[in-house]
Amino acid sequence: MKIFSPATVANVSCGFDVLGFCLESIGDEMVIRKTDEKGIRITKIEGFDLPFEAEKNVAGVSALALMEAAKPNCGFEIEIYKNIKPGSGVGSSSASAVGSVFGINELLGRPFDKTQLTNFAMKGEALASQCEHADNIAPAIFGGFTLVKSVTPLEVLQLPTPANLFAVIIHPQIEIKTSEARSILPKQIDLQKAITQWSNVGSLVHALHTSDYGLLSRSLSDVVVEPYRKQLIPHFDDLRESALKNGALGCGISGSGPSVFSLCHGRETAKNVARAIKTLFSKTDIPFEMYLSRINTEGIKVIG
Ligand SMILES: Nc1ncnc2c1ncn2[C@@H]1O[C@H](COP(=O)(O)OP(=O)(O)O)[C@@H](O)[C@H]1O
Ligand SMILES: N[C@@H](CCOP(=O)(O)O)C(=O)O
Repeated sequence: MKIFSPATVANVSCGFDVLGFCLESIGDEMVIRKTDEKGIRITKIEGFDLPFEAEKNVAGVSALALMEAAKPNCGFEIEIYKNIKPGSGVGSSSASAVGSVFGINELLGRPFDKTQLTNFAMKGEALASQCEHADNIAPAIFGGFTLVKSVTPLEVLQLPTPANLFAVIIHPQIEIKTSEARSILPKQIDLQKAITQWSNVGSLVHALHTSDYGLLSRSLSDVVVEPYRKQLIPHFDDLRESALKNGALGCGISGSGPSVFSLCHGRETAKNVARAIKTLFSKTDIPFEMYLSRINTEGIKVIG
């Protein structure tokens, strides 16, 4: 069985560790097969150099978590065709973690629901980021925008996706490991900043429910995490200014970076934003890649 496992944008500015959305035009492919031999074997990895041992690859760790619960009378082999660069900030590790559990669940006749799959995939994600967070996994599994209400017990809310939303992603070719980008964050935050942040999360959720693009734009701001992490991302303030000047609803760090996302209403606006950002970044000496993607409301899917 062949799977498309999508890239995702976690945090969505104000929702550190809770909000995320799913992308349509970037993702990994994975092939999963049943085997007579029990256990999980990763037999092929193309695209990037990643460990083949199941216990060291997020796809293997999440699959083993599912196997422990399902105790099937067979094993599985996994091929990973990676398009999402590890450490890029668009959920590379979570695409693998989600792909293996989704594929195995399909082959077993779907014994588990989406929330249970999210739980298994979180075990894999924890290997990469050294903490259990589901803000990439949930949108990859559920599609569209998601909010992780709590991790223990796990509760995921699927939020509505207003029409005609596009994301422009710029990926400066430097690697920022999620675990490192987490280690620079403060353990406590100022009350005034907390008030601003939870007001933004609440209004962003309301904007998604009411397709209020103006409110969505005014809510896409992060006063808690971005001030620390933006120092790791070259030209972040210029990028943001250029995206907003060219009509983006908002612009922020994608996941833990270094990718930066701009959320746009309409493909034409997204193209303008992409053009402006490209012109700006071309003047630097940092290589980069860019993507323009519709928000993917379907999530992970079988493609063959
Ligand atoms: N199947 C996999 N896909 C991506 N990264 C993996 C995988 N298995 C293990 N890893 C490790 O996870 C880390 C990348 O994860 P992370 O820092 O969270 O990046 P991203 O933001 O792209 O998910 C790297 O150290 C990588 O070696
Ligand atoms: N909430 C996490 C999200 C990490 O996303 P990734 O795509 O960089 O793995 C965080 O911000 O640490």
